[in-house]
Amino acid sequence: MAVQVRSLYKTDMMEENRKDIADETDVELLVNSFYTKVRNDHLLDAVFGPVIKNNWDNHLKIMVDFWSTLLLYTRKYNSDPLPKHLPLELSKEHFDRWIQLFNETVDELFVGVIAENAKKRASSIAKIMKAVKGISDVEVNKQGS
Ligand code: HEM
Repeated sequence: MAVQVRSLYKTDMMEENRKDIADETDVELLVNSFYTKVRNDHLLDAVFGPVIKNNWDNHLKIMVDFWSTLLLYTRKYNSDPLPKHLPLELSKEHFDRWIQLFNETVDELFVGVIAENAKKRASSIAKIMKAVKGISDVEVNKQGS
């Protein structure tokens, strides 16, 4: 038993090479990795593709400014994302997938207080967007009962 506990501990220590989000280079890595997943996801790409077209570089730059403002207080983003999302046809499934991919990206790359904050901020903004767009947070029981 003692041997098993020690070997688990050793494996954890050896595998942990993530650090917290600390500067804009980290934010760039997070944003670029997240939107690579988004662009490879059929559900989300169907929404982003027609709007962003071939302006991904510009969108990624805006998103780095947005997240560095939220997480590192750089004050580079001084707009409001909400109006941009009002004309988009978004469902609970879109938001669920967005959050799933975002959390997955954060967890793959980073660990720490700021990384946790990134996930919390994303969820709370998504919640506000859903409320404003009248998208229910309640799981629908598709099986019926
Ligand atoms: C269903 C999930 C989402 C989808 C499909 C989506 C899609 C989009 C699209 C297509 C744009 C470009 C709009 C345009 O340029 O006209 C955009 C912009 C943006 N999104 Fe989202 N979004 C989602 C959720 C979120 C969430 C949860 C956040 C924040 C945590 C967020 C933050 C932003 C920001 C900051 C911009 C840039 C706004 C600007 O140009 O100032 N989005 N989003």
